[in-house]
Amino acid sequence: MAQLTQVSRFSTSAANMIKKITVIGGGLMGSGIAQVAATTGHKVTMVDTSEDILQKSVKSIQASLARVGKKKFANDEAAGKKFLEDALSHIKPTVNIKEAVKDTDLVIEAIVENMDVKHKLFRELDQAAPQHTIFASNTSSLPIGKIAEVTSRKDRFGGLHFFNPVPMMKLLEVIRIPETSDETYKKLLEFGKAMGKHTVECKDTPGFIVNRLLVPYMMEATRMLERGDASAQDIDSAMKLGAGYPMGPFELADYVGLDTCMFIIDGWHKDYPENPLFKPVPLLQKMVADGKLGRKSGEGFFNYKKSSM
Ligand SMILES: CCCCCCCC(=O)CC(=O)SCCNC(=O)CCNC(=O)[C@H](O)C(C)(C)COP(=O)(O)OP(=O)(O)OC[C@H]1O[C@@H](n2cnc3c(N)ncnc32)[C@H](O)[C@@H]1OP(=O)(O)O
Ligand SMILES: NC(=O)C1=CN([C@@H]2O[C@H](COP(=O)(O)OP(=O)(O)OC[C@H]3O[C@@H](n4cnc5c(N)ncnc54)[C@H](O)[C@@H]3O)[C@@H](O)[C@H]2O)C=CC1
Repeated sequence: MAQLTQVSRFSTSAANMIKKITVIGGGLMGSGIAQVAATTGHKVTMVDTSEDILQKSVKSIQASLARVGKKKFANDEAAGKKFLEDALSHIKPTVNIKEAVKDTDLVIEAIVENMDVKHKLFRELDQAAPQHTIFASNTSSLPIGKIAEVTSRKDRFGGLHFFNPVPMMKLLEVIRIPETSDETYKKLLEFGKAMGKHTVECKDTPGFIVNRLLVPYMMEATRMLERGDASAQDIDSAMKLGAGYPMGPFELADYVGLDTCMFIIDGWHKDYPENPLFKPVPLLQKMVADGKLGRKSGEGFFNYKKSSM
């Protein structure tokens, strides 16, 4: 613990700071990370698997920038427009991974929560990226040390765990594995601050800080619904009005994506079968199997299809 705090007291010289970043995955999280990096003066390349997906990512960044700009420049429409255009001009979308990492300082991976898929990607990145490039994963639940195993740069590897929606959530968990060098960790912490986030330091433990507490709570809420103790609506109202949460557990699960929630809990159960907090939840598995993934599919615990709103 002493080591974690000691590192954060040093600062990196301007010449050594992270300026160019590559975000892999332009989904919910990747597009948010790219957006915030661009508005905080970084040069960003955003990679996804198809031009169509990238177009959607850019659209969602535009919409979010417009919301931020409207608030930030409430009485100055021209300044709001300039803010949006400047930020967008700092983001280069591409499907070409090799090109995207050729001179980047930091790669942030934000693709699907699956170890095999992440391993395949990091093997490719390790070959393509220059020596100095630091790798980070935004995983919600997978061990950073295990993701890093397929690379030859564990000393330049760490976790940067952002929260959804990235433009609004102030926290960034910065995770180190035993092999992460002090230099790398220091750069990651400073990058987090340059992104305007409040950083907290954490070891590579399941769920880090937030998800280790949040996931069991959300799964317990789902078990409560499964038992028929209360409705989703009432459980959400109760936690908002009685515990001060901005969203109830089901509104939040729909927001995060039920597939992501299921990957997390099922993955932890596989790794820690004896822990009752990590027991899979049949209702969640059924909903995912039925294609009910939350907001992104139009239906989850609640319905988001236009006709029913
Ligand atoms: C079982 C597994 C589970 C764990 C899964 C793991 C996932 C992870 O690894 C970690 C996570 O991210 S966990 C999720 C963490 N996020 C939360 O808990 C969000 C909770 N919700 C909120 O904070 C607010 O509802 C929120 C800020 C979202 C929205 O606020 P409101 O509810 O008040 O709604 P609005 O009135 O629409 O928005 C308020 C202001 O925020 C602006 N805004 C919202 N979304 C935005 C976005 N995406 N981009 C830009 N601006 C945005 C919005 O403009 C509004 O501003 P004002 O108009 O000035 O009020
Ligand atoms: N959804 C959430 O609230 C949070 C998710 N996370 C983590 O962030 C990561 C991404 O999650 P989301 O953004 O929610 O997922 P998402 O499903 O919205 O986006 C993932 C994106 O990655 C792309 N992708 C998949 N394989 C790829 C590859 N090989 N190369 C390039 N792009 C690829 C997909 O096309 C998709 O656009 C996951 O590890 C998740 O656990 C972390 C914090 C919060």
